[in-house]
Amino acid sequence: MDNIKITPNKLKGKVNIPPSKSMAHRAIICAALSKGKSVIDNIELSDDIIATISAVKSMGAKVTTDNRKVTIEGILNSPKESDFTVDCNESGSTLRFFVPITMLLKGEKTFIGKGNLGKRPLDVFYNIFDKQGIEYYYEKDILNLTVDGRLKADTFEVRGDISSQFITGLLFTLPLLEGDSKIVITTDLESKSYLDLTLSMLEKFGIKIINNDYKEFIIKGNQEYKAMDYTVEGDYSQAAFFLSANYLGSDIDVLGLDDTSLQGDKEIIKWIDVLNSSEEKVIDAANCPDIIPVLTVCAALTKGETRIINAGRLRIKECDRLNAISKELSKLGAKIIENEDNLVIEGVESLKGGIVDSHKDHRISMSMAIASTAAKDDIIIKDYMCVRKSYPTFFEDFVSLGGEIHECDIWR
Ligand SMILES: O=C(O)C1=C[C@@H](OP(=O)(O)O)[C@@H](O)[C@H](O)C1
Ligand SMILES: C=C(OP(=O)(O)O)C(=O)O
Repeated sequence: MDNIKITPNKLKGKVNIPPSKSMAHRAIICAALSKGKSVIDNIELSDDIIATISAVKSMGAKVTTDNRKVTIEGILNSPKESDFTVDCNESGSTLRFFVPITMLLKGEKTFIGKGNLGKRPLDVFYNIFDKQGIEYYYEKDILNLTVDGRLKADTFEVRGDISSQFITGLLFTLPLLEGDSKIVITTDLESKSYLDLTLSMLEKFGIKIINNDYKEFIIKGNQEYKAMDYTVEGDYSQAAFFLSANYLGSDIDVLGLDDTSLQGDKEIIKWIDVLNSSEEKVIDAANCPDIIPVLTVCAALTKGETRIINAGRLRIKECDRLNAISKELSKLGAKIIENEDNLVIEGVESLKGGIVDSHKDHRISMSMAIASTAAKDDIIIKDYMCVRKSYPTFFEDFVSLGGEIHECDIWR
C-alpha cells in the first residue's frame, strides 16, 4: 500500500534541509576520481545518491559509510579491469555523468535503470560514440545500454538545450584523458547553474577548466584530482517545498541553507517574490526546472495570471512534469492551461480535496503534499513514497511540522 491521505493543515516549526543531491553526486565523483582518500560529510542516502555510490564502487573505488560520512578511496588506486554494470536506478544524473566517466576504463560497460530513465534522451552521447567509432548497443525506452570503448580527447560539439548533465559528465572525464579537449556548446545553454556547481566542485578538487562564457570549455588533459574532505551544503531544490508552504500560509524555519550557494534552485526566493508582487507574473524555468512543480502550486493559489515559460524540458524528467502538475492540480480545482513549453495559470481562491497521482515522481509527490496545506479537504496521493529518490525523510519532516498523514487504501 503506497497511498497516503493528508488532512489539510498549515505547517509550523523548524526543518533541517537535507544535503544538496547535486553537490553530493559531484563530491562523491570527484573524490572517486582522486588518487587518495576523501571524506565527504553530510550525505543523505537517497536512492539517487546510493546509485552514484554504487557506480563509483563498480569502477573500483572503496567506499565506507558511517552515519552521514562517506569515506572514498579513489578508483585510480585499483581501477576495475574487466566488464562491469552500473545500475543507475532512476537517476538521470548518475547515468549522464557515468557514461563518459566509465569510459576512462577498459572493458564493456552496461547501464541499467528503471522508471522513465530509459526514455530520457542520450543522443548527445550517441553522436559522440558515432564520431569516435565507439561501439554501443541500446534498447529503446528501457535502459539497457552497453558501451565498449574508451573516450579520446577531442573537440566535443554538444547541444546545451536538452540536459546540462551531458556536459557535466564530460567535464568530469576530459581532464583525465591523455590529450587536451574542448567542449563547444552549439545551442542556447539551459540549466547553466548546474555547470557552475560542476566547475566549482572540480576547482575544489584541483582541476582547471577554462570557461569561455559558457560557449566553450577548454580542458587540459593529464590533470589530477586531489583528494580532500568536503561537507555538502543544504539543498535549495528541497527547501523550495517548505518555502512554498510558507508562501501559502505555513510558518516554517528552513534551516541549513548557504545563502552564498551557487545552486540555481536558490531562485525559489526570487520567484516567490515575483508571485508576491502585483505586477505581471512571469517565471522562467530555464535555469531551475526542478522547482517548477511546486512553484506551479504557488501560482495556482496566487491572484491573477502567472506564466511559466521555457519549461519544455520538464517533459523529459522522471515523468512529463508539465503535464503531471497541470493534470493533478486541475483535479483539485486549479485553472491551468498547458502549452508545449509553458503554463498559463489563473489563480483560484482555494483548492479542494481529491485523489491525485504522483506519477511516481518525487517532485510531484512533494508538490501535492504542499498543495494539501492550502486545500479545503483531504488529499490522497498515490505512490507517495517515490520521494525516496531524493528526500527519503520528506514525509517524516512533514509530520514533524504538524502535517497530518494517514496511510490509506483508496480501493477499499
Ligand atoms: O546536474 C544536476 O545535478 C542536475 C541537472 C538538472 O538537469 P538538466 O540539466 O537535465 O536540466 C536537474 O534537473 C537535475 O535534477 C540535476
Ligand atoms: C530530475 C531530477 O534528477 P535526475 O535528472 O538526476 O534524475 C530531479 O531530482 O528532479
